Amino acid sequence: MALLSLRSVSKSFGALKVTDDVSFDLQPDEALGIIGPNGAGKSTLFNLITGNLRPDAGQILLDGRDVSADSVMARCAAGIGRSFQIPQPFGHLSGYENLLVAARFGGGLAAAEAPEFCMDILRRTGLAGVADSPAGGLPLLSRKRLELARAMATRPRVLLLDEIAGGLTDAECVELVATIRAIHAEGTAIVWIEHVLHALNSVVNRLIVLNFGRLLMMGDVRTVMNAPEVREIYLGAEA
Ligand SMILES: Nc1ncnc2c1ncn2[C@@H]1O[C@H](COP(=O)(O)OP(=O)(O)OP(=O)(O)O)[C@@H](O)[C@H]1O
Repeated sequence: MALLSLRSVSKSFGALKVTDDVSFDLQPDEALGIIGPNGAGKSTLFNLITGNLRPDAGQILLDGRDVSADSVMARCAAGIGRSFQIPQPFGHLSGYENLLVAARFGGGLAAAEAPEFCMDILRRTGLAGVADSPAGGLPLLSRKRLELARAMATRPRVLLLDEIAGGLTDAECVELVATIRAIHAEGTAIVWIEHVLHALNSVVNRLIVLNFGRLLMMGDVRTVMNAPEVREIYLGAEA
């Protein structure tokens, strides 16, 4: 059974249909990429999956169960974790404390087990050295890593990553990609919205293209990247 399914999901803001009849399945071992031009409705799709927004029509299923009416917290507890496009740590708390909050309140970890669990995630995401530094003062790569770590601390079965590679140097991207690949290899399904295509395509097996809220195309990376309509959208970009 699919881990996550969207069934004919639609969402409008006033007259603007931002998500238009989108359906897809995500298998538990999958890494899926979502691409599309600015304003195509990619982040909105994440907000619908996490419960930050409610669909006007359609269903979101986790393990075949309709979670469309569940709260953000309930969906997080059920295994949907996400990172935000703009890192949103508690700036005055340290990296470690940020993870502790995510692990206790998002991941439901008991007080006794949370510290070791958080230290492990800090090590795996390359943040052990800055664990005690206030999150607000960290450089961009560390803030991106912390965004990933906070999502990991909620113990997701599916991890939604929103443009986590944006703004990083090539070398930083390579480091982040290695971390994301390791997280996927350890059994977490990934859905990754990304404009940095070389980073995205080195992790995902399948791509969805959104355009004006509609699912324009879905398929393996090579097929999608070579499709004329996709090349047209990305003309002048990285295609
Ligand atoms: N809360 C909202 N109220 C009204 N309009 C919104 C709201 N959220 C998003 N939109 C609009 O919906 C459209 C899709 O936005 P969304 O952020 O989902 O696009 P995106 O594909 O993630 O873009 P980007 O690649 O630039 O992040 C945009 O036109 C945006 O202005």
